[in-house]
Amino acid sequence: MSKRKLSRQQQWRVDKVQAERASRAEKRDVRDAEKLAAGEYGAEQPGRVMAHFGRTLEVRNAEGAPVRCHLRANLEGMVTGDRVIWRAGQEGSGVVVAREERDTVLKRPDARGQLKPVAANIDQILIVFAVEPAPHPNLIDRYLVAAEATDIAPVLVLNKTDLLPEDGGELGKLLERYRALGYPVVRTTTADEAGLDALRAQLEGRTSVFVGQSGVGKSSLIDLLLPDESLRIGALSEDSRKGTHTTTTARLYTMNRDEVTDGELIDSPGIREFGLIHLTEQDVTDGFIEFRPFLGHCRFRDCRHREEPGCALLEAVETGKIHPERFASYRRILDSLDA
Ligand SMILES: Nc1nc2c(ncn2[C@@H]2O[C@H](COP(=O)(O)OP(=O)(O)OP(=O)(O)O)[C@@H](O)[C@H]2O)c(=O)[nH]1
Ligand SMILES: [Zn+2]
Repeated sequence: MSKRKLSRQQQWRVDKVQAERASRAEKRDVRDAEKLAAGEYGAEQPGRVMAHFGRTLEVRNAEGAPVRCHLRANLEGMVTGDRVIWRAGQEGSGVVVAREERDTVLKRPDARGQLKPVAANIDQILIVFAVEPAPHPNLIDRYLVAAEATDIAPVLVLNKTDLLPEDGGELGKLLERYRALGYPVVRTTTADEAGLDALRAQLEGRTSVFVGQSGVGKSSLIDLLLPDESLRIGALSEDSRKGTHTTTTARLYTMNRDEVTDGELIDSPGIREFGLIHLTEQDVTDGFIEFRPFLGHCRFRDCRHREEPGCALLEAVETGKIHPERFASYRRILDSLDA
C-alpha cells in the first residue's frame, strides 16, 4: 500500500519535472519563433558543429570562427561534425534552425549498450598501429571490419617507422598484404621532421578520426598536427575541472598550416576506442572485403564457412585467392563473438 503510494508520488514528481522541462522548451521556442518573425535573427547561413554541450552548440561559421548557438526545441540529436543552418542573434550568439543530411555517421554504444551517433560527416578512419607495441594481425582486421560497417573509408597508419628494421621486417610484408587488398597505407614517425608528410597529404581536404590501441602514438601524432596544443589541452582540462562530461564528447579541430586549411580532425577518448565495439556475424563477413566476390556462391545457402562441402570461401583459400591468415583471422573474430 505505502509502496504504491510512494511510487505514485514519484510518478507525479517525474511528470511534473517533465512538464516543466517541456514548458520551458516550448517558451524558448515561442521566444525564438517571435524573434525569428520579428527579424531579430539574421539570414540563414551554413555552419558546422565543432562541439556540443547539451543543447548548446559551438558552430563554426563560414569565416571559420566559433559561434555559440542553441538549438530550436524541435531539433534533437546533433553531433560534432553535423552541417547545420543557423541564424545570428544578438551579442554574437545564434540559433540552429536545421540540420543537413549526414554523409556518414560514427556510432558508439552508450551506457545502456545502445548505439548512439557521436560524430558525423567523417571521410576517413585512420587506424593507427605501430612497430612497438606490435599489432596482432587480428586486431587490424577487427578495426577494418568495424570501419567497413560504418561506410567510412579506413586508412592504415603505421607509426614509429624509426623503429622498423632496414628490410621492413614482418610488418612490411603485412602492410603489403593490406595494400594489395586496396587499403591506403601511410607510414609515419614522430622522430623526424618529414615523418608526418605522407600523413598530412592523406589528411588534406578531408575530415578524419584517429583510432587505435593504447601506446601506438595517437596523441603524439595529433599534437604535431595541431601545434596549437596548449589551447587544446587547456580547453580539455578546464572542462574536466568543472566536472562536466565535455572531455568525452567529440570536438572538431581544423588544421591550419601557412594560413591554409588543410584538413579536419574529430577527436575524443570515446572515438579513439572505436573498433572494439560489438559486431554481428554479418558485419564480420561483410567486413572482409576480398570475400565479397565469393559470398552467395557456397553450395548451401546457410553456409557458415566452416567445414561445409562446396564452400566458396574455403575454395578461395585453397586456390590462394583469399590469404589463409586473413581467413584464420576471420574465424578468430567470429569465435570471439560466440564467447
Ligand atoms: N620511437 C618512436 N616513439 C614514438 C613515436 N610516436 C610516439 N612515440 C612514443 O610512443 C609512446 C606512446 O605514444 P602516445 O602518443 O601516448 O600513444 P597513444 O596512442 O596516444 O596512447 P594512449 O593515450 O594510451 O591511447 C610515447 O612514449 C611516445 O613518445 C614514433 O614515431 N617513434
Ligand atoms: Zn561457405
